[in-house]
Amino acid sequence: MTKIYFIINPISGKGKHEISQAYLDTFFDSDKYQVFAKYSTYKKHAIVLTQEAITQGADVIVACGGDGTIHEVATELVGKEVRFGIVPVGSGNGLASNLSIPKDIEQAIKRVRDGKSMRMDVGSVNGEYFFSNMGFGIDATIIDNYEKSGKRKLSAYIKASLNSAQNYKAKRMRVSYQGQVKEVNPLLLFISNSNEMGYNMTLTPKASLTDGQLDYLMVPKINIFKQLTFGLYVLLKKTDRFRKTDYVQTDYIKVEIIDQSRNGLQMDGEYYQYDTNHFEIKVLKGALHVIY
Ligand SMILES: Nc1ncnc2c1ncn2[C@@H]1O[C@H](COP(=O)(O)OP(=O)(O)OP(=O)(O)O)[C@@H](O)[C@H]1O
Repeated sequence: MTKIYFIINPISGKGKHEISQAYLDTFFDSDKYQVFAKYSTYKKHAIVLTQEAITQGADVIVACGGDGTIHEVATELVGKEVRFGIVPVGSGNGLASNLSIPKDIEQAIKRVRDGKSMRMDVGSVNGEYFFSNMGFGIDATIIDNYEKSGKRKLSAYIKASLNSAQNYKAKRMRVSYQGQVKEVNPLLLFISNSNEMGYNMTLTPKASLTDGQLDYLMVPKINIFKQLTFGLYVLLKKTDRFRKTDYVQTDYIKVEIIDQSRNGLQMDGEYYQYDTNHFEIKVLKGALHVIY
């Protein structure tokens, strides 16, 4: 008997989905599967629900939500045998796209039932995990402003982006990788495990979930016209060709933020504050057993 737990975020993707126990039961033969539907009722609740499912002997735990829910569930499964599934009902769903998991709910549930599994890499920042990407630059500022707006609409996201572009203050950073040390003043310092950010956008088209590497992309603070040019390179998925970019694939990066004691960063699209200026970013090769 295979025990499958679905951890469902009822509000993700504007709460339009209706994944219920009865609906899930229609996909699984009760002779072979025991299926449980669990709903998150507050932020980070998916972490607790995942821990409970592990204790109850889950074989498969499925995150039904966006990148935030995926982050919470997958964090508890790093280094474990329990397989991790995704039913992408969020707005962006970068990781699910990278894994070619269908956006259609019915198809995605069938994928959980019939799909293959593999071991994907996981990123780590000072011991905390990320699965898609993390960043110290304007992406983190945008997410901070967006979260502060308290609204979960595209218009709020656009407003946060414009606001961040106008007021963004680059911080000086000392970055070390592959025996090099560089001092940078980045607009963007983006480190990615996945080749998709969601909405079919990518800053790191060459990133792979199984290569044992992280893709590091640094764009220095540039004027607004060059930022627009960079935007064009993003649309063409050729960011590594933008002349001012530093791009490298590596398994370890150290970032020291100069003259700042409290620092924010984004991990898988959520903003976090830290009381440190030293960050060690590394890859944990094959640490998550994922269904795709
Ligand atoms: N019942 C709930 N009420 C409020 N927040 C919740 C609830 N359940 C989960 N959350 C939180 O909602 C946040 C967003 O979830 P998620 O990322 O799954 O959806 P999304 O934002 O629509 O998708 P995406 O991240 O792909 O844009 C997460 O931080 C999660 O902890």
